[in-house]
Amino acid sequence: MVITISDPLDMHLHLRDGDMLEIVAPLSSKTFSGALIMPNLVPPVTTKEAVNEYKIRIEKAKKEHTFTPYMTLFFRSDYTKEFLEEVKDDILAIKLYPAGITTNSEGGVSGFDLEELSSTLNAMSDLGIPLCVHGETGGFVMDREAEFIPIYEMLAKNFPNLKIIMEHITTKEAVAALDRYDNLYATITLHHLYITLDDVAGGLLQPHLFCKPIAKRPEDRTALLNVALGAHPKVMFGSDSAPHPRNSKEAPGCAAGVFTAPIALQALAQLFDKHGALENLQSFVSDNAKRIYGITPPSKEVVLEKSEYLVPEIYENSVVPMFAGQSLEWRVVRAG
Ligand SMILES: NC(=O)N[C@@H](CC(=O)O)C(=O)O
Ligand SMILES: [Zn+2]
Ligand SMILES: [Zn+2]
Repeated sequence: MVITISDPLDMHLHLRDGDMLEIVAPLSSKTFSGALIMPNLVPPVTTKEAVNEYKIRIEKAKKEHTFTPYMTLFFRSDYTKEFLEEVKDDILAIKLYPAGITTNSEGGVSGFDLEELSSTLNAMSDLGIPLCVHGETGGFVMDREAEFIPIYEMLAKNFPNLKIIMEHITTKEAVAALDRYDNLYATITLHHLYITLDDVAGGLLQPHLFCKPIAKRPEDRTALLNVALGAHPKVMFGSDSAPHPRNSKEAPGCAAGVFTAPIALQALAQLFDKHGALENLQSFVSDNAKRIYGITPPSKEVVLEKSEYLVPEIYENSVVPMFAGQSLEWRVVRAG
């Protein structure tokens, strides 16, 4: 059995910088047509110059493959409308992080005070710049996303013309919120469609499956599967592929992030096939994102075949992927 996916898009991707960028950029650019690049570098990407210089480094690192890096800025509540007008054409979205909630988010926002956020959010709304959000409170780790839903609702109500993307959703509560507000959208990762907390911590601890938000309960995963496999028009694939060097993962104080970029399409094909939903993969991994963001990525056809693919144990002796050393049922036979 063979399927062809046109213009696969990854709408939430960490490419990092320096040596790690050199390792991971070609792994995404080989099979994806484009990706939304997260701005949580050290220091975060907060200026027009930083966006454009980072974009040039990505263009170099992606090698010969056709691939569009859609850039983002790290949200700051003091961005002025003049600044946003200047930077608007260089970015596709702005990413908001609550301060300290995840990797490299220390410079994020420390409260959701409407007064404080409204001038930047109104300017984004006027200029048509979407807002991507890592939606977690500082509460108990399993409850952080569900507790954040009222903040999503407050934002959706107060800024009805602002497109708000709930990034890497993990709960049934977030899935339910999608249909209550026209301007709420979501990305879903590969790993949250596959795993629950049991896979992370139910047996021997699996550091390579540890990420923020933490994987939740079976009923949460079922809710995510329903909208992803069902091609819900407001959900997009966003891998949240978040590489960390092996020694930062296999360590006390394990860094949060699952590295999935090189195996994402193969594992998605396996999942959609298993659930008899292969015909909906195109919407989830490309068409919905094109429509929601209004983008036309470079054309790329990726042919996948149902035959065994052995996932590498490690890339460049540095970064360990999800399913390392295991077999997947689908492989990429051609991309270009
Ligand atoms: N998802 C993660 O666990 N980590 C991401 C940050 C993020 O997307 O929250 C990272 O940059 O490592
Ligand atoms: Zn995040
Ligand atoms: Zn992320």
